[in-house]
Amino acid sequence: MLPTMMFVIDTAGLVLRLFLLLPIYRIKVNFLDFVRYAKMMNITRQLRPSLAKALMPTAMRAMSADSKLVELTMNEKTGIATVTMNRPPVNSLNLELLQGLLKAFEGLEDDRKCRGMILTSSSPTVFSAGLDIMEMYKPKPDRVKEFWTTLQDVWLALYGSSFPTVAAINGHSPAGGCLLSLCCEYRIMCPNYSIGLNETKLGIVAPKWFMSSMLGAIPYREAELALTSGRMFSTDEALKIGLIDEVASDKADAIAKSEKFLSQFAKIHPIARKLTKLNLRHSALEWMQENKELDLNIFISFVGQPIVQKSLEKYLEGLKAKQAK
Ligand SMILES: CCCCC/C=C\CCC/C=C/CC(=O)SCCNC(=O)CCNC(=O)[C@H](O)C(C)(C)COP(=O)(O)OP(=O)(O)OC[C@H]1O[C@@H](n2cnc3c(N)ncnc32)[C@H](O)[C@@H]1OP(=O)(O)O
Repeated sequence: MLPTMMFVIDTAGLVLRLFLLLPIYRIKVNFLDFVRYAKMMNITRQLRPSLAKALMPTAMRAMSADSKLVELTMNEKTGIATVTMNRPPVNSLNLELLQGLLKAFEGLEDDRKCRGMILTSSSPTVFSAGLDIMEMYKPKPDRVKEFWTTLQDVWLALYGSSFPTVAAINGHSPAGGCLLSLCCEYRIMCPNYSIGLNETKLGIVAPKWFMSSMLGAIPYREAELALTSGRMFSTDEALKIGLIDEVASDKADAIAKSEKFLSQFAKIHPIARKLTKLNLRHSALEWMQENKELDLNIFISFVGQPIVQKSLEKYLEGLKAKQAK
């Protein structure tokens, strides 16, 4: 009798607290939200055994991301998903890889069991080489539009994800690769690699939202110096300025450290955590939502400039020449 009464009182309290929060943040709450909340408040033990069992995850699950370019696994026990970029040799972000990432992030957003996400790479030496330069060099009009729009959507989905995110940076991470990691809330990097927004070195300009992502991690002065010079940082230098948060000895250690970081959120109210993150990121997210079209038009006209095409051509030649040596 007493446990039943306690359960009823707890439940009423929960519902009341949820409804007090709702008008402020205009959150839609349904039964599943309630179950998540209840689970977090550790009352699942008081629910019907069958429901409690259904809420208890069991094993590691490979989820369908419908793309070999992106592997998605879910640890059913912890609710931590791992998204692995798998586009050899360097995970350069072409349209298809971006589409795979978008699908994975959106799928996790809809997955009530997702408690956090680790973003990493299947390459032994490269996290991501950034945007695939071939998407911007002599671009086809329709494809380049879709390419940029998908990149914007990936940024919105990752930077604005409601679940906590960590980048396990197990290799070099220039430009767009660095951007992906900056969208995550925490960065753990393996030694002796490089990371940074090096766009000016290619004769191109990092868009405003690339810059605001960097400003979320390092102080303005450091960002100004890094962005204008297109500086790439070693793992140790990146740690010193706060571009990364931790160094891991290898990929397995980076994953273990990522899981440890994410596990702290088991004790934090998920709605409070999510709203705090989204409030902090609100102005950058809102800017993008309201300026997608403008940003696309700037990009299209920018990459269409002969001088930009020339810079990209030279940069590609440099990469090929390096390969030939
Ligand atoms: C006023 C407002 C203006 C607004 C403007 C709007 C938009 C413009 C800005 C657009 C933003 C762009 C951001 C980007 O991400 S640009 C891409 C920048 N990326 C890089 O600079 C990285 C280049 N790559 C490397 O440095 C190295 O490849 C590496 C990642 C360190 C790995 O080195 P390694 O393992 O030695 O591999 P290789 O160098 O031999 O490369 C293997 C293979 O891959 C090709 N490749 C490498 N990177 C890219 C890439 N980003 N895109 C396409 N292809 C790439 C390389 O050419 C080799 O190919 P081959 O095997 O065919 O020779």
